[in-house]
Amino acid sequence: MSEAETAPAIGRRGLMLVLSSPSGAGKTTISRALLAGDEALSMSVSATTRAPRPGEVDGRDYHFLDVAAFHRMVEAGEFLEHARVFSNFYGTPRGPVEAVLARGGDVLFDIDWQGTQQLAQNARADLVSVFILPPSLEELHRRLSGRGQDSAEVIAERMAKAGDEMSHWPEYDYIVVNREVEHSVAQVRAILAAERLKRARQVGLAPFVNRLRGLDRDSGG
Ligand SMILES: Nc1nc2c(ncn2[C@@H]2O[C@H](COP(=O)(O)OP(=O)(O)O)[C@@H](O)[C@H]2O)c(=O)[nH]1
Ligand SMILES: Nc1ncnc2c1ncn2[C@@H]1O[C@H](COP(=O)(O)OP(=O)(O)O)[C@@H](O)[C@H]1O
Repeated sequence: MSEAETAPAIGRRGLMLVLSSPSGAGKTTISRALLAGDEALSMSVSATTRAPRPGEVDGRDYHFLDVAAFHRMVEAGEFLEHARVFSNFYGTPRGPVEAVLARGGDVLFDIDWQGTQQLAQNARADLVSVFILPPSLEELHRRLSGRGQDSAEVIAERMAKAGDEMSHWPEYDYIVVNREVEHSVAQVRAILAAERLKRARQVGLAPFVNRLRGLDRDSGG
């Protein structure tokens, strides 16, 4: 093996990558693609009081809870953030996120603007936020209908809320217009790659550079 392969990795501080968008713009699709090719990235599985959609699996897509169980978790301080969205409650369980960050991994969140604001208040330095816009309202409606998992009434409610949701775009670090999935995924991967290289996140740089400069040879002597 070459030295490049055996050299110890430079220690890195994990980051929190948030994707938000109006419903149907493509967060779930982009998240799945990101996770598939990236072992350092873990999805935060939210808790929700909304009913599972066909094909959704408890513990994988969401932790599906009744309202009483959700409020017990709120009272016990078990959420990193929580909010009411479309007349249901959603929240991010704290434990799994803290465990991934503690070992230097990155966490991906599919949460709304309210949750993003709460994360920004508590951990701005670790947060990287991306807002996904649809190419047009007509296309957003096509995607919500084409997903084939919501009633006409639910789709109408989500279309009605899309404008409000989109008004929060200026609060995000990056904006991606999701025209072609592969292109959007590549753009978010580029964001993640650059954010991982930020000097402040590479906490192992000082000892690494000291070794390069030969400054560690006399240490401990
Ligand atoms: N604040 C917050 N929002 C969440 C959480 N989980 C999901 N959401 C948001 O709730 C909204 C509805 O999600 P969902 O019911 O899965 O519908 P979808 O976005 O159309 O797939 C979306 O804007 C999600 O980003 C969470 O844990 N916290
Ligand atoms: N760039 C795209 N072009 C066409 N269809 C898309 C694109 N991105 C997502 N979709 C489709 O649109 C629907 C909604 O996407 P989804 O990822 O569930 O959105 P969200 O999680 O933001 O609600 C899905 O059927 C998905 O396959």
